[in-house]
Amino acid sequence: MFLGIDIGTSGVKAVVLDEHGTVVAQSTAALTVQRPQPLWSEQDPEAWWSATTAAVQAIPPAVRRAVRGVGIAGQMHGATLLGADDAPLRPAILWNDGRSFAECEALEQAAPGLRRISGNIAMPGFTAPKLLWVRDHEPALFAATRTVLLPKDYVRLRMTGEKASDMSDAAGTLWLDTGARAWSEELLAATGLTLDHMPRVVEGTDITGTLRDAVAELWGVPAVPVVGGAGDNAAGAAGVGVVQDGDALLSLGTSGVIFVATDGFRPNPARAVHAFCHCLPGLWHQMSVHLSAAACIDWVARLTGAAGAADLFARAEAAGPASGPELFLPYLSGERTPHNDAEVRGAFLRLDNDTTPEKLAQSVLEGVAFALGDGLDVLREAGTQVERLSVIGGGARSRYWGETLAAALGVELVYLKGGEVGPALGAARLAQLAVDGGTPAEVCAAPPVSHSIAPDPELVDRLAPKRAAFRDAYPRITPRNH
Ligand SMILES: Nc1ncnc2c1ncn2[C@@H]1O[C@H](COP(=O)(O)OP(=O)(O)O)[C@@H](O)[C@H]1O
Ligand SMILES: O=C(CO)[C@@H](O)[C@H](O)COP(=O)(O)O
Repeated sequence: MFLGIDIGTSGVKAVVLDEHGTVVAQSTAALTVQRPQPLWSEQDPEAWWSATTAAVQAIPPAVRRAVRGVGIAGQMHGATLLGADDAPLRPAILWNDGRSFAECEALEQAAPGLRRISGNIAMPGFTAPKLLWVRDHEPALFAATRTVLLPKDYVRLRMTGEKASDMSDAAGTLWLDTGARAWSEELLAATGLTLDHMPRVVEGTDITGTLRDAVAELWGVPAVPVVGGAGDNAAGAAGVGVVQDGDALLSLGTSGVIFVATDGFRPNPARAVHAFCHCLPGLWHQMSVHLSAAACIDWVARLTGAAGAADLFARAEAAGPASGPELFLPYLSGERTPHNDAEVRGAFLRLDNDTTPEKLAQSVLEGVAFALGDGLDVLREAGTQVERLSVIGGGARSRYWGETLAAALGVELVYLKGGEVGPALGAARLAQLAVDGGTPAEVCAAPPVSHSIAPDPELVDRLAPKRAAFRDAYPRITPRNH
């Protein structure tokens, strides 16, 4: 058996696969996000560790005892600053934190080679600008920082005592020479850091250490190898077979992501397209990232008194697709692709006397779909063709949302078995590759299809005017919406 752990933003997911790739057990332990100031988004690294332990301990003991390797995946970019004793110096600053917008400009000036070397523009979600913010606003903490880790790599440190990261996650720091798959001393220096602050960087299938005896005992898992793993999106790609040039996925987690695998490093930093390494050697990827996807579902569920995501989807379905004029701009945490605007905020537009909570819920599903459509458009403008998307993340549990998404995006959506926990599935597969061998094409093949959704032409036509109004809204509201 192989254990995959995904340190998601809303919770830690654990999945166990048998040697045939079948999911035999899975569990989740919830996490919360702290927002102590406007634009801030933080989590306590200790909470990642407690939730990881809780998720693993929720797997049946006999399954845990049969584990032969562990893979880890996680939310990307989070700055986890450790002091000389390897303890966190402050809460981790997350991928959807917008405080370091000013530092992005400073970083681009300090590192003229940033776009060429990293393949990306500086955005506040990435790790490097966060460190500039800490240097400028919390200088004593910056001076005390000995190591900077990403979320899953902090959990790895607790699991194995080793400091390591993998290429896909490391690329999201802006300190990686993404084409060369190695840290860039030039980019580190622009943030006042050196190679000594960095974990070693490995491929996702490389073994980085062994589960510590104390952790093995706590978890009821043998002291087995732990592999490099991946950032959650690349891990999800390995989980659903997005491992060949042109294969693409749609992730419906807290964030929304369209991810396209590429067989070379193809940076296209214009309009906030991300270009990172894949977690498998010799592969890269492009992606559009939308800061609030399923996050909007949970938010509007709370706002309208729905019992949770499933209840919210049922309410939206009661209204039906394109049922009213209501328009939702899903920028609750700002937006990355295509606007690169940390300060924009969400909006409901075109409310009238017939607006109901159900129609508001429906407009939220549509608004997230339209934002993802903007991302698909800029990927296409960058020369990337996408005909079908494999769906991963918690939002894959809603077939109803899939119908709106397929129509808004104009592509077929394919739902694969285990896709809703895709990153954890991929992490387990990376462990299997490291321990048992085999090729990525075999071990990371697409799981069986559960169903697929083609765009419904009638719904495409009904959504088209709303999509046009959505596109029109961002430039019109932006000056007053910061
Ligand atoms: N039955 C459901 N139908 C659709 N979406 C759901 C359902 N249950 C949970 N979700 C959504 O899944 C999201 C969590 O997805 P997940 O991929 O685990 O996110 P993350 O990796 O960011 O923690 C929740 O925010 C919730 O909105
Ligand atoms: O910032 C990004 C990718 O660049 C996000 O996709 C995070 O990696 C968080 O993922 P989820 O918690 O939404 O899965």
